[in-house]
Amino acid sequence: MAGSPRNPDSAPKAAADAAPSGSGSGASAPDEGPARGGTISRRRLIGTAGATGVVLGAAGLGAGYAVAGARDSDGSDGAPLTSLGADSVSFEGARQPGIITPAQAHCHLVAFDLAASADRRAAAALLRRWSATARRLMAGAGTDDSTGIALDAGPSSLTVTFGFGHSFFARTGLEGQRPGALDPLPDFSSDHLDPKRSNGDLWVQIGADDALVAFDALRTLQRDAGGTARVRWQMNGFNRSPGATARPMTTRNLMGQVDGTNNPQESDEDFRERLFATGGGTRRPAWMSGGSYAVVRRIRMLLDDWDGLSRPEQERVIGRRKKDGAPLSGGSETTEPKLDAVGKDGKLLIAPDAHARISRPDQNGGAAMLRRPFSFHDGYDADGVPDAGLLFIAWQADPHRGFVPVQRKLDRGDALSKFIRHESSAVFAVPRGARKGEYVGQELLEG
Ligand SMILES: C=CC1=C(C)c2cc3[nH]c(cc4nc(cc5[nH]c(cc1n2)c(C)c5CCC(=O)O)C(CCC(=O)O)=C4C)c(C)c3C=C
Ligand SMILES: [Fe+2]
Repeated sequence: MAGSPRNPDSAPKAAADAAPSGSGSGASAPDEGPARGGTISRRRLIGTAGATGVVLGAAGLGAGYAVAGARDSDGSDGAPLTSLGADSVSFEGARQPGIITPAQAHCHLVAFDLAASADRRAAAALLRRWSATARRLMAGAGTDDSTGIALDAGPSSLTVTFGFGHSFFARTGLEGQRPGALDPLPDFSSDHLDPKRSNGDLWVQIGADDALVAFDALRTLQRDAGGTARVRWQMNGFNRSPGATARPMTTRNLMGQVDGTNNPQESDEDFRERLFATGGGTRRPAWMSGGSYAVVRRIRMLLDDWDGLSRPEQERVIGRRKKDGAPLSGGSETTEPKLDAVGKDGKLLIAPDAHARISRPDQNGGAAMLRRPFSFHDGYDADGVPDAGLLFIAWQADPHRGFVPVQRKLDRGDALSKFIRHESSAVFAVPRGARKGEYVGQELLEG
């Protein structure tokens, strides 16, 4: 395989930056990583589409990607890989992959419940198996054994992320190690939650730029679960494919909005403090030090109602322009919104209930989170209404200081709330990344 793996989530910055993978990534910006959503996608696509443009122009490859060279896990000649296929992310590192790694084109989110007979020892064995599988597949070494589903595809930036839900701790006799940050979220008036699609003992987030690679990981990890754990719920999501746009910008959601502009950036002074937990006391057990908490909400978009609005009405709901994500107070996508600016009619240009106004950290006592969502579309209801929306995944050091205050505020008066419905909810403790020879959660399960 060409190049060495990268994990901007996990390695010390300099080391991670110094290790792009695949020939395509070799062209990517050295500081690719946890930047604001827009910057993530732009940088990511510099590493794929950007390089592709050059290759396409030079070689006219129909597939649109440079051929990175042959790879095969047994050392024999394998099928040549494009830069997109050859890109890989390291499983090991300070952070688990899939938190600040650029969001891929495909995802599977799957929650498992432990079998009644499974104890702490069985859970530890499962995490050991899962970590070994994730390590192997993320390195691209699993394609010609196991399922064969992803044969020839390469790692395609596969990431696998593991988390523990509130119920895991009682089931394994580890209540004393349960972080306070996993305390159940409060009820919100706009909740329409389906308990069967909420919560879960264990969570696996799989992301890849190839759908077969993502499914291969899902199927292999589910087989690994054996009799120890059963799937509780599963959701599939997607984002724009890298390389699909000539001038890549922040991804769009299914309402057509540019979504992810004002995410925390790694260069922010308080980035680590906002995203990653520290150990200390019962609310913050040491095993979660360096980890993060994922709030996962399946949010249905009421697209027929949304489509009934005019473009200016839609823009008023968010407070940003649909075309380019610029704030309604002017400028471009990355211009700081002028919250006090008024129009000729004396009204605020960014409405008092605009989503992008009231979700801001400065409107919520500093509460912030890194949003790394995927879109979903699960067909149509019997009445022809699309079952589509956002798999909202927000990362923070403590959901009760990140997601909760913001959602409370949105619940009270967000112009967007008429057009969305929260249908499922879960929170997972996602420990730090595994070190060499370690499995994820080892400190919890063997500590
Ligand atoms: C509780 C947290 C949030 C939920 C739930 C949520 C749902 C949601 N958001 C959009 C679309 C956009 N959100 C945008 C900004 C934004 N949203 C949140 C939080 C939640 N969103 C935050 C913290 C922010 C950033 C605020 C800031 O600091 O400026 C935007 C604007 C562009 C951007 O910054 O990303 C859009 C568009 C949808 C469609 C949705 C539910 C389906
Ligand atoms: Fe939002």
